[in-house]
Amino acid sequence: MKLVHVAVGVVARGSNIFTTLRAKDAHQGGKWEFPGGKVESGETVTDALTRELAEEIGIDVLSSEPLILIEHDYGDKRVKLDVHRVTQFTGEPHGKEGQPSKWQSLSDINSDEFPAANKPIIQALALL
Ligand SMILES: Nc1nc2c([nH]c(=O)n2[C@H]2C[C@H](O)[C@@H](COP(=O)(O)OP(=O)(O)OP(=O)(O)O)O2)c(=O)[nH]1
Ligand SMILES: [Mg+2]
Repeated sequence: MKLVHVAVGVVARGSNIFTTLRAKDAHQGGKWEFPGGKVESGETVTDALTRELAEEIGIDVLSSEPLILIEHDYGDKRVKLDVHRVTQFTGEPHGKEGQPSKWQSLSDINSDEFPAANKPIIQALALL
């Protein structure tokens, strides 16, 4: 099974993190996620992160730094999540594609509401 490379953005304001709800019919649908999407051919991860966050949540990423790289096998799909912390951005994050969104305080984030691959992301954030 091929590995899908995904750029994922952790957009934080203080200890609150911007999260969006995956569509019911999508892979891992109904789970909360950190916005992001597939890295397309010819793109760097940073390019993909900037493009996906503009498309999905309407912000312009000005700077970001790598947080964690995760490979996870869902059985029906293998993903490589290239997770970056967005340290500077312009615009107000919102569910630009109509997806529900919310700021979640790190201490309230429940890993069970996110895809299984996100567990190490949430652990890494708690250590920052
Ligand atoms: N964006 C995002 N994807 C995640 C997270 N955790 C996780 O396992 N994934 C998985 C779900 C999907 O299989 C894959 C990302 O796909 P995606 O649906 O966001 O990709 P995309 O935005 O390019 O969407 P599409 O146009 O192909 O529908 O990574 C997460 O926190 N954020
Ligand atoms: Mg996406």
